[in-house]
Amino acid sequence: MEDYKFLFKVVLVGNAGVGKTCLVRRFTQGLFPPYQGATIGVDFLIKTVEVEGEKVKLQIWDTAGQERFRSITQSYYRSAHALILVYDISTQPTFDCLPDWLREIEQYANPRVLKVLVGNKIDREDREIPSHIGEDFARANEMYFIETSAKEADNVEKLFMEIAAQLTHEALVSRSHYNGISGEVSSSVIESKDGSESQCCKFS
Ligand SMILES: Nc1nc2c(ncn2[C@@H]2O[C@H](COP(=O)(O)OP(=O)(O)OP(=O)(O)O)[C@@H](O)[C@H]2O)c(=O)[nH]1
Repeated sequence: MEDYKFLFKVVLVGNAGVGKTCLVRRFTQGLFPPYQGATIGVDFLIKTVEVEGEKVKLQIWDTAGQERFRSITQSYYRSAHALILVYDISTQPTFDCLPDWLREIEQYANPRVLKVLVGNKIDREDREIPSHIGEDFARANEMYFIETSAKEADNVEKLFMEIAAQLTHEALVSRSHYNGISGEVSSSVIESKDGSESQCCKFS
């Protein structure tokens, strides 16, 4: 039997080219890959981390940003424990599309899914979206917010580790819903969260 306490599914979404694949590769493999073309459909990578002394397995799903794959990627939303919505801080249209992505999330994801807004490519000097605009958008939509650079490995570890910590915390708090046989946390853990709890704050 595999040695881990919790398994969490984390799904990345956002426009084509914002850096979803690079964020996942940076975190799981510690590298910034040469451009390998757009993601086709959905890919996943796994990384086991340690949180509060427990082994936590993150199954990270990297979806294709291109419109033509939308029907495939939608089917991955429902089982997600966390959704990472990525835009590129140097490309305004990727930010302007966020409301469309949120509508998709609302339609297909678990209502209690942990949502994180990520402004990627902060190493670039041609920034178009100031940090506070991203942060305001996240706050208004009850999401966590963090800015990253997959290229420079800035905040990437922090992004995934904060998600792992938050989900582990929720799972431990909701222990009665924990399925101890498979070691997997069912999505009911997310549903059972106290509805009054605010999901909105900055990873700091
Ligand atoms: N400067 C900079 N470029 C980045 C960063 N992250 C990704 N890129 C570049 O952005 C381009 C797209 O990156 P991908 O990771 O393939 O983007 P994606 O969101 O997975 O795209 P799709 O698979 O089409 O949805 C590549 O040329 C990357 O090298 C970053 O943090 N900084």
